[in-house]
Amino acid sequence: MSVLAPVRRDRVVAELPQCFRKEAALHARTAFHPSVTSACQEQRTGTVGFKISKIIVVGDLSVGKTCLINRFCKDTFDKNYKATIGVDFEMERFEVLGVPFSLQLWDTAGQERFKCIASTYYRGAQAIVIVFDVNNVASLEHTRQWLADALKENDPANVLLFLVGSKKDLSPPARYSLAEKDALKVAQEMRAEYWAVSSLTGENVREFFFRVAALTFESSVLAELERSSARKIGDVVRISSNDSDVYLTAQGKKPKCCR
Ligand SMILES: Nc1nc2c(ncn2[C@@H]2O[C@H](COP(=O)(O)OP(=O)(O)OP(=O)(O)O)[C@@H](O)[C@H]2O)c(=O)[nH]1
Repeated sequence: MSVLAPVRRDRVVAELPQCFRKEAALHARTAFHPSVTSACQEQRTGTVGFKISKIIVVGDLSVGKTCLINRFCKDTFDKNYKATIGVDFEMERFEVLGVPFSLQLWDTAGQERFKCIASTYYRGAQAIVIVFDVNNVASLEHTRQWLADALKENDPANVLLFLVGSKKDLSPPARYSLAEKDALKVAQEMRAEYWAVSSLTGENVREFFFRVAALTFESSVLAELERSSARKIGDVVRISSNDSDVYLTAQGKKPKCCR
């Protein structure tokens, strides 16, 4: 029997990390869903602690997908461009509200000639991260196509979307503000949560991945609670929730588990 090393203390999530922009957030709550908090306290999270959630990272070539993952997982930054051939992945272990939770971060190739191989790994994602370069308008326009391709392999009702603007360090504030306006529109249209990051300086990188981990964990626990209630009474039981705020998925609905 193999024993996993303890989760690093800097991967412990005790509170819900906040969104980057309220206008384009997956939900407006400032704390974890009350059903999730109590399920964790009472150790009713079922198999969530043993699962590995798949996160795919897609977007145009050279927008900075590999650098984003490397900054978070290895705290490194390479200024030389080396194209990803096909796919690559990194594992990250977290502890959320006392429950172990693992993310598998899939770095995919943006180059057209490798896209075909990469797309065979899109299936089964719990979250899709679509990256564009805030200094490159075309890369933002192309995010719609990246999303469409990734959704062909996934169930839009059960996947969380994040739109990430990269290379913020290269964009002077006035220019960045203009780029952000366009990006927020695209994020709202896609029903994605928007973030802007720099892998060179590390700005927002940790905050972003903590938010991804927290929201995927939350949706996994809610799904598990719904499944276990359904098992108990032989029918689908809705999780009672007093909050009317939105929790969007790619289909623009609350995930089945939160309705
Ligand atoms: N200044 C700056 N440069 C960055 C940043 N992120 C990435 N880069 C540079 O952009 C180039 C491409 O980065 P990658 O991470 O390899 O891009 P990619 O999206 O993985 O590219 P593909 O593998 O071809 O899809 C590299 O030269 C990086 O050093 C950033 O935040 N700031």
